[in-house]
Order: sequence, then C-alpha cells, then structure tokens
Amino acid sequence: MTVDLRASRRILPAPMIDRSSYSIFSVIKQAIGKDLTKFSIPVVWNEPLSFLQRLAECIEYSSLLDQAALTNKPVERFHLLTAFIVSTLSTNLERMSKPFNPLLGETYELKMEGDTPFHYISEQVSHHPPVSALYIRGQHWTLSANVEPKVKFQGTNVVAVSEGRWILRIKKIVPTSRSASQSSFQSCTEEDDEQNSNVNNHSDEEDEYTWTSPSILVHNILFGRLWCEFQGEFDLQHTQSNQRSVLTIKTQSWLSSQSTKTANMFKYTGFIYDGKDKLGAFHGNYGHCYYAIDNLEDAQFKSSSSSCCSAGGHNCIHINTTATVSSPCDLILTPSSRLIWFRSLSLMNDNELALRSQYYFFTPFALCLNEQVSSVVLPLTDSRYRQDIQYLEKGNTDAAAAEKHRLEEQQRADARKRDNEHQPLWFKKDENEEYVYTNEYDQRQFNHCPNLFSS
Ligand SMILES: CC(C)CCC[C@@H](C)[C@H]1CC[C@H]2[C@@H]3CC=C4C[C@@H](O)CC[C@]4(C)[C@H]3CC[C@]12C
Repeated sequence: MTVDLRASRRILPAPMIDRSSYSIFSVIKQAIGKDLTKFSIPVVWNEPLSFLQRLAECIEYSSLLDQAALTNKPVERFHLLTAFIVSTLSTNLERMSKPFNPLLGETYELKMEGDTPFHYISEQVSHHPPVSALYIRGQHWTLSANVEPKVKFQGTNVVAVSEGRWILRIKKIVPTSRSASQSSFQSCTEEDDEQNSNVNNHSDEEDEYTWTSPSILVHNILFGRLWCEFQGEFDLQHTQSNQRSVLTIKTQSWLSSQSTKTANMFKYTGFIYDGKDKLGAFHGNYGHCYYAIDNLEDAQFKSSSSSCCSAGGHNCIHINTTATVSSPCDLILTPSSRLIWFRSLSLMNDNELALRSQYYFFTPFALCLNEQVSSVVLPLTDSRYRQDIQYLEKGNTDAAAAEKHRLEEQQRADARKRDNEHQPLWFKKDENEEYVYTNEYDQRQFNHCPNLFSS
C-alpha cells in the first residue's frame, strides 16, 4: 500500500505570540535541579509540535544515509554518517520552545516517497520516565532509537540530555556476478524487510552503527536572548569492526574572550579511527556544514580561535551569510577540505528567513509535520489529532492551554486506573530493555487503537 504523507504548506495558520512580556525564569525557578520533562510549562513556551513530531526532524537529510548505504569505501561511509548526525543537531538550533510531551500511547507516522523515500513510525512507550521509541525504514537501511530526554534547570541555563542509543543498520553490498567492481544490493525491497522481520537480529547481511546524542545547553534563562548549543563529544561506532568516528564540539568557557566565543560558535572537529590509527579527519560548523579533510596532514587542529589552520586556507563561502543561525560560518578551510553536507536553510532568501522568526524558527520540513492529511487512514493516536497542538498552531493560546490541561489530567486519571505495566502497541521490549519495532504498524490495522485525545 502506498501512503504518501507528504504535505506542502509553507506557513502555519497563525504566527506565534510575542513572548517579550513573559519570563521563562519565573516559570521554571520552581524547578531548580528537577527534571523539566515532568513539569508543566505554560503553552506560550510551547511550539505546535509533539516531541514525536520534533524527533521526525532528524530524518530531513536522509539522503546522506542513502548515499552511505551505496558506498563501499569505509572512510567515505563514516564521513556521510557523521555528516548525518551533524545534520540532526543543526535542526535544533534557534528552536527555543518546548515541544508538547506526547501522551502515553501517542503515535506519529511520516512517510515520504520520491528520490529519498523513508517511513518514520514512532510511539510514546513510557510515561515515567518519558521514552519515545522510533523506527525509520529507508531504501537500504533502518534507523531506530529510544529517546529518553532528561531536561534539567541549572540556575542560568537548561541542559537537555537524551539517553538511549541510535542504531543504524545498513544492508551489506554484495558484488554482482556481472562485474566485481560494480556492486549492488542483494535484497532491499520492503517485502524482503518484512520476511526478514526480526530487525533486532544481528545478521551477516547488515552493518550496524551506533551512537548517542550529545547534550544540548540552553543559555540565558535569567535574562537576555535564549540560545542553545550542543556540548561535548559523540562517538559513532561500527559494531562489526574497531572503526569509529569521534566528533568533538568546541567549547566556550566563561574565560574565553568574546571574539573567541563567536569564532568557535558551533564548530567541531573530528577523526575517523581504526583502533588507534587515524583513517580520516573532518571539520565544520553544525549550524551550516560538514567538510571531509582528505589529506590527514591538513588536519592540524589548533585550539585557537580558528577551527583549522593551514597555510593557504580559505573561508567556507558556500553559505549565504544572512542565513546565519547566530553567527556567520567563518570556518577556515584547509586545502583538502571537501564539502559533504550543508544545511538547506542557507538557500533561503531574506524574506523567507525573516518569516521564520514568527513561526517558531521552523524549517520548511518542520512546517509540514503537523499538516492534516485526509487521503490516508491514521490511527486515532496520531499526534496530528491533538487539539491542543492545533489550537496553538492557530494562535489560540487559551484554548490550547485548556485542552493541554485536560489531556494531562485525563492521563493522570488513566494512570491511576491501570494495574499492569502499559504495553506499547507497535514496539516490544527486548532482552536489553530496549523497545524494538515489531513491523505490525505496516499492516495498517488501527481499529483497536484507543481514542486517546477524545473528551
Ligand atoms: C522553555 C524553554 C526555554 C526550554 C526548551 C527546552 C528545549 C529546547 C529542549 C527540551 C527537550 C530537548 C530535546 C531532548 C532530546 C533531543 C534528542 C536529541 O537527539 C536531539 C536534541 C533533542 C531533540 C532536544 C532538543 C532541545 C529540547 C527540545
């Protein structure tokens, strides 16, 4: 069955309300040191998306995964996969609003056809602690994760960490009989996927890659303009070998000068390893771009203001600098820097960019996530049916707040009535305590789904 959930709106029904007379600090000061995911925040601080929809944004640049699946060069594949993870960070910048907490049992589906088809299926599988399980099937790969966000208020900033690993499985390329240099996939159709349905089984036909998300830091909770950045390192590990890629985000300490701070904004550097041997290097700015550094000798990263210095370096110029996130991309390139990915926002014109600030800084991809679709039958648990999100989209904050409150109360009452542990409909806990997709959603039998959002 083909289900195209592609939507096309360029704008939300109403712009967001001006927050200048609201203080986020006055709301969350009661929550110092506590977990903000358990805390009800007034809807003016929400964006009209459920967290399950927000997580679907990670797949905007799925073409990088398609490309990674098609290459048989390990270093090139690591570049494409690392660039993909960088792209999943980029979509969070500027988005200083809280997505709605999904209700237990809420689902969200997104399916795209065309050159880079994918099918995203997610479910809120646990409420305390909140866990969102997701599964994405692409042409030659699957990506799954259990996202368990922990959001802490630390006085002047908010730190969000996401526990749980991301697992990417790519079908192995097998040489065809026609020519040894040409290669193709043995099995890559959806039917094969279904026969081979236990995705959790490690098989010789798949390469597995895993990583965890770095933490995100939201600044200026007390006063000033809210902004955020990622912190630390991440490690992308290939399960079947000792190969991995390690990305380090440049940090900005209080001691660094203002100019160093902006010069380091969102920059990262990293290496691809086989055991201890360096196989490759890369650098970039996660708000803008990813560059492979083809000559390892060029990768003499210094801890000074510029990301990478080598005589004859030139600036990263493919970006329209008015499209900046908060700072221009002043990355200094090495002679062998090669562009692998850049953010599509850099292709927007000034008018389009100005509009973004009125629409929660949604990207064109995010704008369509909550668009109503009529051509397809969705389960009643789909986030698109949440009235509180729809009210906020239309700028009706009072109705949104009332409906959000009603759903939260209803959820509490349901939890009190429940004697057994809640069983998710589309994911099952495995022996590692991870929720794994069962493939059943694909049957599209939704009659038994609860009418989660009705009154
Ligand atoms: C009210 C305001 C100030 C607080 C806003 C907090 C927002 C920005 C926080 C709360 C939960 C956070 C999310 C928690 C988990 C993940 C998964 C990770 O793979 C990418 C980042 C992402 C998607 C975070 C993005 C930022 C986030 C949405």
